[in-house]
Amino acid sequence: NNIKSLTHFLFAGCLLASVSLSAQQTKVLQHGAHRVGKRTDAEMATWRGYGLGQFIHWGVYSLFGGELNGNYYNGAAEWIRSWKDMPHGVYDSAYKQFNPASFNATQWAKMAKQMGVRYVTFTTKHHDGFCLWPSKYTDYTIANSPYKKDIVKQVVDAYSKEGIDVYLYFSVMDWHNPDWRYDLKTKEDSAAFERFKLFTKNQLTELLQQYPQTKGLWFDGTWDNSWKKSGAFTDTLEQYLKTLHPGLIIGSRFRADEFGNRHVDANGVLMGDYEQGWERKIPKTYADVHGNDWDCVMTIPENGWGYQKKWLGHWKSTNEILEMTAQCVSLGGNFVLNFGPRADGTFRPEEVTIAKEAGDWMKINSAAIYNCEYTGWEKQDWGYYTKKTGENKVYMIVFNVPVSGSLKIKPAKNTLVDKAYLLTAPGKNLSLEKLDYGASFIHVSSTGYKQPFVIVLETKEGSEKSDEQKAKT
Ligand SMILES: C[C@@H]1O/C(=N\OC(=O)Nc2ccccc2)[C@@H](O)[C@H](O)[C@@H]1O
Repeated sequence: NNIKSLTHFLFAGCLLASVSLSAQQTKVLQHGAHRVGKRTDAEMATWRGYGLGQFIHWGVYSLFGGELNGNYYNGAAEWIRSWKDMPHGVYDSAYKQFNPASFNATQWAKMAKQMGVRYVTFTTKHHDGFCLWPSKYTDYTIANSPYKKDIVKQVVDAYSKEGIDVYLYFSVMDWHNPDWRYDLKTKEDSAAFERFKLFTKNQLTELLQQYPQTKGLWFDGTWDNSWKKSGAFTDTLEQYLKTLHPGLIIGSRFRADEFGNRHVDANGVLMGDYEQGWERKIPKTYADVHGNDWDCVMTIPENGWGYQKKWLGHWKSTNEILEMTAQCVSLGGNFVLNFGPRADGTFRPEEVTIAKEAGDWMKINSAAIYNCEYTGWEKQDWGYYTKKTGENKVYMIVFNVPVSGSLKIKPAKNTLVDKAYLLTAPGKNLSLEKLDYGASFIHVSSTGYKQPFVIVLETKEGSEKSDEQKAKT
């Protein structure tokens, strides 16, 4: 009997150990992700299909354009208040000069419409704390500038009127608010940060109540310890905002779990409706996106989001922007291009040109961008595949035609290509030369291309018959 009970005891112990071990992998979290995998509602399906978006960074920092007394700040222009050469008093009184005489939200929205963007993310308040809407919770707002009028409202109304969905950028970190803290080290820090958290909740409430057309909030400035130590608060606040505004879309830069993890919780599950870490970088492979929704936000120059008088280094051509857009959509994400208007409300000529040229291309080729997704087909050197959601159409967005003029395609398993044609010449089928292993060549001219072009592949279920199978039939 003793041996029998010892055996039972040992067996029970091993069982318990194995259960607790597996529990290590999936910690029970109070404030981690509340959903595994993508959202499946209509609002998120619309977001997933945008393809191309616009970011706009505009505020007091635009007055400086990265320059002070003839010296240029070597960081991002919207961070110029943090420059050692910038006296905080100089920056914090500059709003008294903010009076964008040429600002015309309708012109902005029409330029965006012509460019073919489907959503815009607009800075309501950046790290400097200046509010482009007349917030009731601080005096540091547009209402107390010479301009006085509500800029957020004009942008929301004008873009919504053009059929472009509006998302509001909001920086949690607020250098102007005396209760902001980078970390919570003392009781005084915690008392101040409690006031700051209420201030943040109040400002977000007024943004959603005053601009109900808003589809989502794009959070930033949430990387400091003070916020990382407020995981429970961020969870409660996110749930509150989504109750206040059902369907609201919030990315992974907002929350922290109870261990201070951001973007993904202690179990590696994304906290937020999409991954917001792709800033000025694009995933290399589909594996890098871990099955999440995501967007990439990108500057035209190498860095810098607010207006910069001098663009240092390389800035992207329209074809580079189009390639990044195709690359993002081909991996299941959206591409969001940033514009940094001058303090007077006008755009740099380079930005106007890119909007125009990209728009001209989108006018002809947007079928390969809007409502498209990852195909799972083996990537080829000539460019990127996208697939129309819910249809048997695959698009080849061709950037690099080889000297042979032979574009190789290798459809996913169990998929056959019925016919291929240029998006701009649907009536003229291109010849498909069958190769082995289910691959084919599409032969096109090897010269004369000035911009990317799109080939449509109409597909159907089925698999290539092997030669012997063909011989049998
Ligand atoms: C869109 C940009 O967002 C920012 N910062 O982004 C990040 O911190 N990005 C980041 C940080 C760590 C990992 C991945 C992305 C801001 O500071 C900047 O002024 C601009 O508004």
